[in-house]
Amino acid sequence: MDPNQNTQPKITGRFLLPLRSDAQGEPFTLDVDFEIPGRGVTGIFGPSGSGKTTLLRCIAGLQRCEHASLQVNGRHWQTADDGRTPLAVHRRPLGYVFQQPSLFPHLTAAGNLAFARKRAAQKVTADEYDKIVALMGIAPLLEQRPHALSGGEQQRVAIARALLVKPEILLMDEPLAALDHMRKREILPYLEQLHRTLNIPILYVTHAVEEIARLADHVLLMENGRIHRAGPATELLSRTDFPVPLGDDLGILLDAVVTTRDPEWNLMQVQFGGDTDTLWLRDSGEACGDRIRVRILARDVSLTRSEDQDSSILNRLPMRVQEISADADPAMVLVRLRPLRSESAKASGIIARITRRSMHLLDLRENTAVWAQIKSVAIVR
Ligand SMILES: Nc1ncnc2c1ncn2[C@@H]1O[C@H](COP(=O)(O)OP(=O)(O)OP(=O)(O)O)[C@@H](O)[C@H]1O
Repeated sequence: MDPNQNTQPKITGRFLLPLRSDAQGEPFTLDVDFEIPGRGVTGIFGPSGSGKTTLLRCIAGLQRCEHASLQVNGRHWQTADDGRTPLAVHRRPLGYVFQQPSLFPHLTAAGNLAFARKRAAQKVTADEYDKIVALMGIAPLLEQRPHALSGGEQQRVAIARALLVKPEILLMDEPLAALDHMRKREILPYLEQLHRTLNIPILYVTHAVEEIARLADHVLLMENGRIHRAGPATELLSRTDFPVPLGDDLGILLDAVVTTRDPEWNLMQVQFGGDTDTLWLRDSGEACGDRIRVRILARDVSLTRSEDQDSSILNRLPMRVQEISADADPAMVLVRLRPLRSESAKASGIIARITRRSMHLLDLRENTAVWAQIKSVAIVR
C-alpha cells in the first residue's frame, strides 16, 4: 500500500439521487460512490444521459440530493444523514464552466471579469488577476464585448471568470462542445496550460476521447447513472470494453520518455513501459528525458507473421497475441498484443484493429507470435 495514500489530496463522494421521469421518459437514478485525486484533471466520460452533468450539479450543490456526502481535500462539503446543512451553493469554493460561455453581452470581457471579481468570496489581488488573464491569453481581448469575440475566445474569458472566484475545484461541463474543430484546437493548449499551472483539481466532462487523451490524468467512465470504471487515463483509454463504441478512436494511451534524438533524420526515440519497449517518432522538439504522452490507434497497427524488412514502417515490434475480441463492426476484430521479449509487468500492450479475414489468413490465435507494424503514433502532450 502506498504510505502516502492517506495524505494525498482527494475528493470522495457518494450521491444517490432518483429523479422523477416525465410522462414519456424513463426514470433515472444517479448512484455513485467515488474517490478521485485531489489534483490534476479527472475526465468524466460516458454515453449521453449517463449522468455526467447530474454528477457535476450534485458536486456544485445545484441538485438537491437527500443521500449525499462530499469531502474535498479533507474538508466536508456535505455529510450524509447527519442532519447538518450541506455547504450552500454560493459558499462552495468552485468554478463552473459550461458548454456556452454565457457572458453578459452588454459588458466588455474586462467588465465580465470585474463582475465576477466583485462577487468573489475572497479578495483577488491585482497580481492574481493579471496571472489569470495571462494564463488564458485574454489581455488583448479585455476591451471587447462578447459579440466581437470568437466562441473560443469567449470560452477563455468564461474560464478566467470561473478562476476569479479562487476555486478549490474547477468543474467543466463539455467546455469545447459548442466550438468547431479549429476553435477546439486553438483552446486546447490553454486548457493544457491550466492543467500544468493550477494546483486545484479539474473535473472535466466530455464526449471527446481526444480531449480525455490530451487532458485527463484520471478517468471516471459513467454508464446509466453509475460509475462503470475509474482509474488512470492511460489504463482506461487502453481498454477495449468501453461503454461507448470508440470505433476509429480506439487505441492505447502511453506515458513515454524521450531517450534519443536523431537530428540526421529528424526523429526521436521514446521509451514506454518495460525497458525494451521503444518507438521512433517524428522529432517534435522535446529534450531527452522529457515525458510525453502518446496515443497509438488500433487502426494504425497492422500485423505480419514475419518481420517485413522492406517495409517503410519504422516501428516494428515483436509481440504475442494475448486476446482476440469482437469489434462493433462485424468485418473487424480487435487483437490485444503483449511484447514478446519483455516479461516486465510494466510492459505495455497495444491493440490492432484488423479485418476478420486477415485474422483467418494469418491464422491468429492466442499466443501467436507476430510483428506489429505501427504506422502512426500521435503525440498528444
Ligand atoms: N432535474 C431532472 N429531472 C428529471 N430527470 C433529469 C433531471 N436532470 C437530469 N435528468 C435525467 O437524468 C439523466 C442524466 O442526465 P445528464 O444530463 O446528467 O446526462 P449526461 O451524461 O450529462 O448527458 P449528455 O452527455 O447528453 O449531456 C437523463 O436521463 C436526464 O433526462
